[in-house]
Amino acid sequence: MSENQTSPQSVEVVCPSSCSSESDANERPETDNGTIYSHDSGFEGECHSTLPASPTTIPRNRVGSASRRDRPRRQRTTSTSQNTIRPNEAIIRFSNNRTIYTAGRPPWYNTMGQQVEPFIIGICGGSASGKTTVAQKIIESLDVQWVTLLSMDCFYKILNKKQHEAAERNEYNFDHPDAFDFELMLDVLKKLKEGRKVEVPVYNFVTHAREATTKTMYGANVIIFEGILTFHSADVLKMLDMKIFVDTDSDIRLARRLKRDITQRGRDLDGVLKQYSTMVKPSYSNYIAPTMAHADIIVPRGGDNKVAIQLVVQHVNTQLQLRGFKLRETLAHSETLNQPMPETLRLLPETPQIKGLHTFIRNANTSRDEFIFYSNRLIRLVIEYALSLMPFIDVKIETPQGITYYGKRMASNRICGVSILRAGETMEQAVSEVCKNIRIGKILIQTNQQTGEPELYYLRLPKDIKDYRVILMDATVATGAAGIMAIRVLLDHDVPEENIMLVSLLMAEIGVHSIAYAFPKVQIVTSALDPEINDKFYVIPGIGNFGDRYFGTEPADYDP
Ligand SMILES: Nc1ncnc2c1ncn2[C@@H]1O[C@H](COP(=O)(O)OP(=O)(O)O)[C@@H](O)[C@H]1O
Ligand SMILES: Nc1ccn([C@@H]2O[C@H](COP(=O)(O)O)[C@@H](O)[C@H]2O)c(=O)n1
Repeated sequence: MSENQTSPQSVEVVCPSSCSSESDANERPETDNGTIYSHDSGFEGECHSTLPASPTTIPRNRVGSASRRDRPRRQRTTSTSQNTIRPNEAIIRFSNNRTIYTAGRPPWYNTMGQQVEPFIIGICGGSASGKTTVAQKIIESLDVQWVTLLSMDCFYKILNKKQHEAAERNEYNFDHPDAFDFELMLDVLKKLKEGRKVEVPVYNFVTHAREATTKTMYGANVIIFEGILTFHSADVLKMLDMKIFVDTDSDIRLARRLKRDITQRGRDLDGVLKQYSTMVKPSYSNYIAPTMAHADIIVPRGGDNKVAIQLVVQHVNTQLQLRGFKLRETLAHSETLNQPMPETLRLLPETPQIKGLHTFIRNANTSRDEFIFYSNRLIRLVIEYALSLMPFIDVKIETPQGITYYGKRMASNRICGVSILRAGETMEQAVSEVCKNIRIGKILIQTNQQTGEPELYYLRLPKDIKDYRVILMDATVATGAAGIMAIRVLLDHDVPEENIMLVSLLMAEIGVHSIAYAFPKVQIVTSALDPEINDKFYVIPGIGNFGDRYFGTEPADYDP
């Protein structure tokens, strides 16, 4: 990553009918979330946002970090080969191949590269008590950018014909625990807790059925799980870090439910009243109210209770701090002086030719044309060197003279390239030239100008990437924060650590240590190693901002 690439310090999550690959963008419901997979091109694209997985009632532009909008935003344009991203203008937008851009995801792992478990808040309460409203208010007040809201509605069981007919007559009990698929619920929660991607059913209250498409979600820094029976299962209870019960007067709940179910859930007055008196009310008394005993905090009056919500927010912020989400700062100040370089580092031998190329590109007076020319030469050499480190096998061939020649062939041609945008993109051509038909993925990571943390903005990876050796490309590595994030993404996509090779023109020693410490099996390949980084996270002596010099763009005034 270009070290001074910046991202907006706050982004409003706008998820226009998007985030899916299976149907046309314009047909999507407003409540998409999470990670999306493109099935049309053999690539996966990901969308990171903070919106709920079920079609609940959260206005799409009110969720997430919208409250942190007090500082002026800087305009910054990042060019990729496919589109132009102005992250502080359009948060999510489709390119013609349905790749998605969205608000940046901050680190979900610690300096050791290990995933930090999300903090899971369970919100329970009667129907229309204000669970979703409370969840929304917590999200708005939290000082974290990556919050996912999951509704228990997603786990309503699929009805058979008889049950469906009963539901149509308002005679199917949607408030009984048997109406929910607890097994699936637990599986989804477990995966989210592990930070894994997961497919979540989308529920339609009008048809009493799951939609044909699912939503893909990722674990986040905070996950809020809300529903009428979130405290029912002992296994689910164990997964909740904080349990909130929203306790709202039953008359108010009925009044709200009447209004909501008639306007939004396709029901009529008689139907709502019948369902309420025969099933909703008894189930509340039998199954929901008794679980109040599990709550850490009971919130009377729901979303109106500002004091309770502030207390919750304070507690969650403290817990998140303890879990350690401040990555780049920690990496930049880690003690690595005089430590031997890791065995996984492979430095291109410093021949006069290599030194000569470095002299050109490090020289501040080198023109842009020359900078590109000499960088490309160096990139080509470093890529060839990286390939020479791949496993080879012995082969026997016959020359045109009919003589046997004992040679070598790369053990597998399952190699793909992944560039860390935007500077890593400069290395794509070289890898394509030396590996015929190689598939290239892209990861856009930018620095948040307020927090200094790397954020994941865009992702497009070959679909079966787990079966490939991956050449991960970035022009320079300073603290290693972007590299660690990209490697974490690859691991999350099941690429074995030993199959990843991070290739760069120039690395700072501290960045190499950080990466090797977090991921000791990742091979690290570079053409030069510099001793320091400065307080703006530039490599010293370095080559300046590689992306700006290569692409001819103005330096951004990132102030860490
Ligand atoms: N404090 C409140 N005052 C007025 N209406 C509210 C309040 N809280 C929620 N509502 C409305 O009541 C309905 C149910 O609220 P919601 O938060 O979705 O409850 P739940 O998630 O518990 O079903 C929604 O239409 C919502 O707009
Ligand atoms: N097909 C369905 C499914 C569920 N319900 C009712 O929804 C309520 C739970 O949702 P809340 O947003 O109110 O928590 C629950 O009380 C079910 O009766 C439904 O009416 N139809």
